[in-house]
Amino acid sequence: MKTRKVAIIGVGHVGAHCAYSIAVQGIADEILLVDHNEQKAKSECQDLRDSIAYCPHRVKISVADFKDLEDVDVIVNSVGKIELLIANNDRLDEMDFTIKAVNGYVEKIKASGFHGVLINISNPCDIVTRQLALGLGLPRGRVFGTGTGLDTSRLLSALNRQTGIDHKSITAYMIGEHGAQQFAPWSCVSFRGMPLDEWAKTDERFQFDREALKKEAIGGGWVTFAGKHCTEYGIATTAARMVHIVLHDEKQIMPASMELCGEYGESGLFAGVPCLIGKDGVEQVIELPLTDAEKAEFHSCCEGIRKNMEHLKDIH
Ligand SMILES: NC(=O)c1ccc[n+]([C@@H]2O[C@H](COP(=O)([O-])OP(=O)(O)OC[C@H]3O[C@@H](n4cnc5c(N)ncnc54)[C@H](O)[C@@H]3O)[C@@H](O)[C@H]2O)c1
Repeated sequence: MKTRKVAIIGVGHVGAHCAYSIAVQGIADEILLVDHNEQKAKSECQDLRDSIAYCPHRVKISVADFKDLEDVDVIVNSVGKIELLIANNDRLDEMDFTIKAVNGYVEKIKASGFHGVLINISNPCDIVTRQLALGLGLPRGRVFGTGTGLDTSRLLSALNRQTGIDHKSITAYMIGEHGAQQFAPWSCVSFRGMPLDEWAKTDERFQFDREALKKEAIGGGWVTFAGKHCTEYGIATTAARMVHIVLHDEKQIMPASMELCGEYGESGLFAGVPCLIGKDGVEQVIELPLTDAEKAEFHSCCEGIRKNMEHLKDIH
């Protein structure tokens, strides 16, 4: 029988929680932990192993190296140095570190013979995902990022608290950059087929301040960060869901950071958009029927990502 194998690169706050989330939900049979801080990897491995006896599913956890990645189905990339964000609360402050880190091991992943799906979390998410995709040279869609997946979860949570409707009965997305340059296309928000605009005509629960909810989705990460100097549960659950979708070939539509090749009139960058995800990673970018104003807003988000990408040429 085939074993479902997942590797986490970078087992800090985020990577360790991803491993835990994947383990307790029984998403994988084997989890490999890769980190240049050997003791950190060993310690997380021990702690995770200590939970298995009381988990509902069996899972094998081990410390591994880049050379062990050949038959891994999904890699989650979560390296970083989170304290770099404390001074300015700006994900770009981690860019020099994460791009250099990825440049330092992307060839090692390639050399291992890895041919699965890689999901990137490391920030700035859209730019690091592109760097990994370019470096690995796998077929399009095999490398994607969590992108606005987490921000969308925050929007769903805010919409749930505002309307009382369960998260899973709401269709809504944050799109654009996993950063300040993202927005919610309200014209595409619906509650199981009932558009938000229709509902808002008669029900005051749906007549809310849309700008305020958007800001909540964008700023929620910094609320979490303020008290613990990291974020863990939301991102770990987002990534674990994506791993589950890939391993079960679910063909679920979820926001992710994906390469745009003409979709939305954009190309040459990765951005958060709804994607159809299955065993081959992102199998299709879903083009939402945006209004003209929303299209313009999306282009301006992409311009922002492009501007941030200019710094890549200064990183050696
Ligand atoms: N995309 C999202 O929605 C989202 C959400 C939360 C955090 N993040 C990002 O995830 C990343 C990880 O966050 P964190 O809080 O776990 O950071 P952290 O500093 O706690 O952990 C980073 C880990 O990466 C390891 N590492 C660093 N360089 C490495 C290398 N070259 N090879 C192997 N391991 C290496 C470190 O030893 C450490 O264990 C950051 O970039 C953070 O900004 C993204």
